[in-house]
Amino acid sequence: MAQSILDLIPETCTGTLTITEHLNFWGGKRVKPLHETNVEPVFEPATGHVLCQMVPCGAEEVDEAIKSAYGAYKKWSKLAGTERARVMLEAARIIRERREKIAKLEVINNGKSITEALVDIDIAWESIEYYAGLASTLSGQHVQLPGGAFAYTRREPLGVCVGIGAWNYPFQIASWKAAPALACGNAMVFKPSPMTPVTAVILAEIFKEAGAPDGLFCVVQGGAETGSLLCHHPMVAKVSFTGSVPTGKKVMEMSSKGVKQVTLELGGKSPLIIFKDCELENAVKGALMANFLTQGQVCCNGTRVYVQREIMPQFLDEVVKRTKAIRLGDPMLDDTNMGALISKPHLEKVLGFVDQAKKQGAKVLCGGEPFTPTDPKLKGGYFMSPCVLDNCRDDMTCVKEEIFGPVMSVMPFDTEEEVLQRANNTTFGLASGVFTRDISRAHRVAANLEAGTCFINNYNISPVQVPFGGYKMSGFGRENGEVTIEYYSQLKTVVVEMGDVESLF
Ligand SMILES: NC(=O)C1=CN([C@@H]2O[C@H](COP(=O)(O)OP(=O)(O)OC[C@H]3O[C@@H](n4cnc5c(N)ncnc54)[C@H](O)[C@@H]3O)[C@@H](O)[C@H]2O)C=CC1
Ligand SMILES: NCCCC(=O)O
Repeated sequence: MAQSILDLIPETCTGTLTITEHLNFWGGKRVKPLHETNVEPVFEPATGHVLCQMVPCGAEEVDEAIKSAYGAYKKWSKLAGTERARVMLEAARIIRERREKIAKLEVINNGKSITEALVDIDIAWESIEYYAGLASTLSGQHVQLPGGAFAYTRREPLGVCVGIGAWNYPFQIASWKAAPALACGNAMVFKPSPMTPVTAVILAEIFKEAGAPDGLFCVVQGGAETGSLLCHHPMVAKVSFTGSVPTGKKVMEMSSKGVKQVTLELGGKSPLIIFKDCELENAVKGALMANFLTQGQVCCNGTRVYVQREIMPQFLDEVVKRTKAIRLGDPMLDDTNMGALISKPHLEKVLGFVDQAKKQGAKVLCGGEPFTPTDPKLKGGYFMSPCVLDNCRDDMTCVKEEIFGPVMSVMPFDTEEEVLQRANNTTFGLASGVFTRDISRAHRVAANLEAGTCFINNYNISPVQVPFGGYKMSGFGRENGEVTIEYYSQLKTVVVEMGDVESLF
């Protein structure tokens, strides 16, 4: 096998790593692009260095990848759950063994801190291990019918599933989609974001090394056009998409043409409600977790922070103190808390939201500025200081729109009824959070929030055992948890007659 990209990784963000290996994978190997058209440079966010070139796959390549996946599906779906589990557990073991190298590559491509990237890689192998455990539990029902007849159900795979990912959790998103898909006996063709093309191919190599049939997990590179080819392909049974609401709508529309199943994990603008009876230090820590992981580029972030008026001064003092203490810089260093945003245009967009918020009357309590680290290697990186906005109102753009950057908008509230009405007044519904010591209030608020997840007295933890997904325009279907088996399988009913046929004709 060709040298692994993992062997090339430096110890810090040097701005020197250049990847020239092919980033497509099907038929059990990396595949050279057929045409070098519409090539896009991929940047290392911490340095601005060109890391590699993303060469999009065209129709012929997409077709090859899907056919390769179909061939693997024919073999894989015939295996017993325990046999599939064995391969998946081996893949999880290899990821665990190489977690540091994979995490470093993720840092170089995504810009998040190594501490966070390590957690992401751990959640990725945990997901594969978790679904390996479920693979042998898939079963149906036996139903006794009159006259000795009976019926049973079989849980069967869908076929070739497509995964389309966003750039904020490149390896984790690929694993969250692959794990339940493969456990159910499907094959997957995955398209990472064109901005983070490098770690999905590592996952493909690992599945191959673990003993998966060639084609079981394929990677095609590309952007909107390649994604659209995947959604339209007649041999694709399902599309699982993670990304923005506008693209999610297009994916749903394209998939509907072939009546393909769809899972949509879309954006959010989630509320975090902090009552005056909370444990304040935990609420402040929760608010930081809700806003600043991965430089604020997290779909389920609690960016609308509602604080009960009586504790607003103490909350703001403490949240600003802790936000100013966040250490920005080389994301590869253990003591860095925050790295670089994904791209220069995205950084400018996020800074634009801060400017607009100021014009609309918000007060910047800290951050919201471009940041240049002292290390000369990082001068070209896309850093900004994490920002806390006070004096926000529900009608401001920073409170209504998903910023996808390190910007927390804080607003006061008086009563539970009022804050619930304001929290739910959005077209999104991905996540929500509440901090209070009153357990009745906590569960009442959780029940009344219109969101797929509600965190009580914490925020942004992602155990693979619990379902994750949205309400309203944040999407449908789920990732993680047992329920996701239903989104990657279908039920066949078998009806068995034990006597003579009583014909009406
Ligand atoms: N709910 C969730 O689990 C998550 C949601 N997101 C959301 O994703 C957004 C940020 O990610 P982006 O990558 O900028 O989103 P995006 O929607 O621009 O792109 C997502 C993916 O869709 C592909 N794509 C673009 N146009 C397409 C088309 N016409 N057909 C098929 N595929 C197409 C892209 O190449 C990429 O792989 C944010 O809104 C964020 O909230 C991000 C991570 C997780
Ligand atoms: N680990 C959190 C996943 C959320 C997201 O993909 O944005």
